[in-house]
Amino acid sequence: MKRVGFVGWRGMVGSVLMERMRAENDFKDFDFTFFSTSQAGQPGPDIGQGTRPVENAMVIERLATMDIVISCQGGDYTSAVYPKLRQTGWSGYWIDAASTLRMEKQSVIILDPVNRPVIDAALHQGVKDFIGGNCTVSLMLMALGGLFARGMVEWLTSMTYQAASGAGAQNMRELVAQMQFIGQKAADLLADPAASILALDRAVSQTLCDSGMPTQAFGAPLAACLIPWIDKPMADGQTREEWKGFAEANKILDREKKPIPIDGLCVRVGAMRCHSQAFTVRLTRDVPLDEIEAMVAEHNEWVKVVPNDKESTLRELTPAKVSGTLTVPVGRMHKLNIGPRYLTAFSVGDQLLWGAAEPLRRMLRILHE
Ligand SMILES: NC(=O)C1=CN([C@@H]2O[C@H](COP(=O)(O)OP(=O)(O)OC[C@H]3O[C@@H](n4cnc5c(N)ncnc54)[C@H](OP(=O)(O)O)[C@@H]3O)[C@@H](O)[C@H]2O)C=CC1
Ligand SMILES: N[C@@H](CC(=O)OP(=O)(O)O)C(=O)O
Repeated sequence: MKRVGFVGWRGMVGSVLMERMRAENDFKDFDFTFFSTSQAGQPGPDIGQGTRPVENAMVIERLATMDIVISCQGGDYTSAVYPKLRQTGWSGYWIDAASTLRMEKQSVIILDPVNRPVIDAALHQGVKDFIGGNCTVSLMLMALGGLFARGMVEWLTSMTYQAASGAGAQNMRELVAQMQFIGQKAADLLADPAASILALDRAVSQTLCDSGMPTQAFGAPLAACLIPWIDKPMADGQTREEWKGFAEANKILDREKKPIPIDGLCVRVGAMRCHSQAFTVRLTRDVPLDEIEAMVAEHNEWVKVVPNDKESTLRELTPAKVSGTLTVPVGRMHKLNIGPRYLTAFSVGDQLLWGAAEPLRRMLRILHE
């Protein structure tokens, strides 16, 4: 049995990964050791093999005894530990959710329903670093993988509506705290059916600027509002989240030598854990909409084409419906009146599942095959 060291299992992404591995019975096929930077010596989680004490995630010599290390601990941990581990001569597999190693030459970004041949070729060549992609990029490729696979995308823009979870657990808490604060401030006016709507609107607007509004994590109100900026600034006016669209998608698709132009704006909205995206695709040729829908639908078992009508959209194409599931619905598909080669579509996906945990657990399964 391969020995797997699991770091970051207590965090948000790690907990979702643990849930998925329990659900898929993954633990029985590997010999797991749980590591932590803060809980060494505490009893580890029960995965049906009896609990063992948690080990110290900073002890390189112990990590070096593993065949595989899987980390959801974050980029700082990867930067601190990965080079030291490799310097010992360790030649195990490193599977990571953090972005640190994604664009390195020796690593592959994993999203096997989209790039299984790339993963297989890399394994064959002896590649050892397999890194989960950015959540927005992975969800875009799960949604429109069929169009990329058929060479239908000349260029693409993605305008995103990203959930609080992408910014971390504290941010999810802050979003709910902001909602609560607004609800409390507006409670009296809301309870009075005779209160004027403008008074209610004024109360909410004032609350958004109130010094008591919790904004420590986001730096601005998100509830009843939005934030059109995610991550650090890059050159040419992009944010880093927007930069990843082109860089990571083309690496996943093995198109770095002949990249497909991909760009857009990334916006944080008040959803909890589902990222949504509105796409504009310049098609390489004019193909009827029903054929395009078929290409999208047949690409993988999780993508689901939603008919472009109000009832289906409200029922199937919302974070409320998708949250906690692996389904990636794609709807609102139609040709734009700009021209017959311009397609628009809207998609929703759980950013903690396909966007973070799921590609990692699937990579572990691939190593077990
Ligand atoms: N959030 C996201 O959407 C995505 C995140 N990622 C990557 O995954 C990394 C981890 O993200 P995320 O899971 O959100 O990070 P978290 O902050 O939830 O968890 C990271 C670590 O914090 C420590 N920790 C400290 N206090 C607690 C506590 N009370 N409960 C649980 N853990 C605690 C744990 O380490 P210890 O046991 O050592 O104390 C844990 O492994 C990110 O840095 C990023 O690189 C990738 C894709 C998406
Ligand atoms: N940046 C993403 C979440 C994330 O962690 O991305 P990455 O894995 O590329 O750092 C978001 O805010 O929604």
